[in-house]
Amino acid sequence: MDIDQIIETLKQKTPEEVEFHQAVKEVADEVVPLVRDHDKYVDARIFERLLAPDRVIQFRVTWLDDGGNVQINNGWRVQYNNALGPYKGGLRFHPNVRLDTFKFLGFEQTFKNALTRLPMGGGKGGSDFDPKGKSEHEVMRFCQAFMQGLYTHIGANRDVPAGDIGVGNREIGYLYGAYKQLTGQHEAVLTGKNPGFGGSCVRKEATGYGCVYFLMNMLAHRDDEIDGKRCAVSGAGNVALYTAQKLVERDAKVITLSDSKGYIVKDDGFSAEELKKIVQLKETENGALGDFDGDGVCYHEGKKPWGEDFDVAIPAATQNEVSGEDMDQMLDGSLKIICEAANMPLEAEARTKAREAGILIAPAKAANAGGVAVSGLERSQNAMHLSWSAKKVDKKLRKIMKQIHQDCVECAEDADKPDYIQGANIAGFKRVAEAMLTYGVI
Ligand SMILES: NC(=O)C1=CN([C@@H]2O[C@H](COP(=O)(O)OP(=O)(O)OC[C@H]3O[C@@H](n4cnc5c(N)ncnc54)[C@H](OP(=O)(O)O)[C@@H]3O)[C@@H](O)[C@H]2O)C=CC1
Ligand SMILES: O=C(O)CCC(=O)C(=O)O
Repeated sequence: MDIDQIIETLKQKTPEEVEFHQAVKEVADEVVPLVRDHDKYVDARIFERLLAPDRVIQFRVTWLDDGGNVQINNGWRVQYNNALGPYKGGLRFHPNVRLDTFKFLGFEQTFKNALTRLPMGGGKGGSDFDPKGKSEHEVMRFCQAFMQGLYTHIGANRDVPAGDIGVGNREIGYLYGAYKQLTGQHEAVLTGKNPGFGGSCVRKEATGYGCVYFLMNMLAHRDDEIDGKRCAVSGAGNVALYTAQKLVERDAKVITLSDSKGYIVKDDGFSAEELKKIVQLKETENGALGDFDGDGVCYHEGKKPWGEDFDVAIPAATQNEVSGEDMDQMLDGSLKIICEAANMPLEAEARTKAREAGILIAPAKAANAGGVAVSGLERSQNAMHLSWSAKKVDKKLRKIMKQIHQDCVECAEDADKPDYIQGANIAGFKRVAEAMLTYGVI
């Protein structure tokens, strides 16, 4: 089984799916050597089977804008693999998405969900709809039309979507309302719901908090701590903001945040009070970081934060946001750790450079698994018709992130100085592969 051959075949079959090829290569590099050593995986062609999703659903979304004009978007749901449980993963609304985007995200999600040890398969979906600049009514009508196309394919024990870029609490509310209207059922068909009607406490904060818990576990493994570390965070959405909030709570210094228009920097770190204002600006006022005014805060329009000086880089915006050139800049500074809060945030060249330079990397499928883990806990609460306190959910989240860290350590070659990319991929793959073997050839 030859990795180059696998990638070459994929490229020939789907030349345009460059992000999917990138995600497959990253996993193949770690997992194929293990597969070669196990006849049971080779004979059952487990890795090859994982190179295609179980199912791709594509649908047209037709809706009326405020001017009464007919608007048309594409909708997708990639049901990637359900060996471990119902398909589970977010929905993304962003103008740049393509089927490729959801294939790479669904593939990654399958191994990430396996790492949580909760019964969840992997899936991802969304639309090329751009929520920016749309009125509240337009977003609502779009979500209703999107659910019209999706509802027959999902269900509490079949496929349970959640949020991702461009899909937050507001969109989940409209999507859930539409599902309920179409089916007459209140069921755990979406997570990230409002805690008032079945959502879990701490789901909104979970991805960011989970990243910081994973980072703290990595540091503790090296007798180090988060206190005083200078952290550059990119993004200013759900993941970035709650990562920043938890970092400040743990006495780290958050020196940057960014959005699609530029970045802000404060050399001695944002205070908890300033972060609260930024959360208000981004979450409720729909503002841009350029509008934030704070003592000692500088704004750099159209730029990324990676040229600043920091110990820890936490890319939390989107895929491939860190290029090879960005990595050169980071390596010229004091960079020691990268914690991938976004999915696949490093270009392949950037990741290679960081690994060669000996930078400690927390891969996304481990570091950002806290969000989907609390989604799993939301499913449990819904199944029991119960609602747990924020304290209880947070405690469970910390325990899950610690377990994921431990599993990565145990699956890496060197447990003292673990390569977390290797550990996470092997731990996730083994769990999915073992389940697939027990089902036979299907
Ligand atoms: N939400 C979740 O629970 C989880 C999310 N993730 C991943 O985390 C990442 C962020 O998701 P989330 O925080 O939910 O999304 P949000 O939509 O809440 O925030 C995304 C942020 O990134 C910025 N951004 C988006 N695209 C670009 C781009 N091309 N260039 C520069 N900045 C960009 C946005 O800028 P602007 O504010 O200007 O729009 C925004 O600040 C994604 O990779 C997602 O897949 C992973 C696990 C769980
Ligand atoms: O909570 C979920 O189901 C999905 C989270 C997600 O999309 C992700 O982990 O990338």
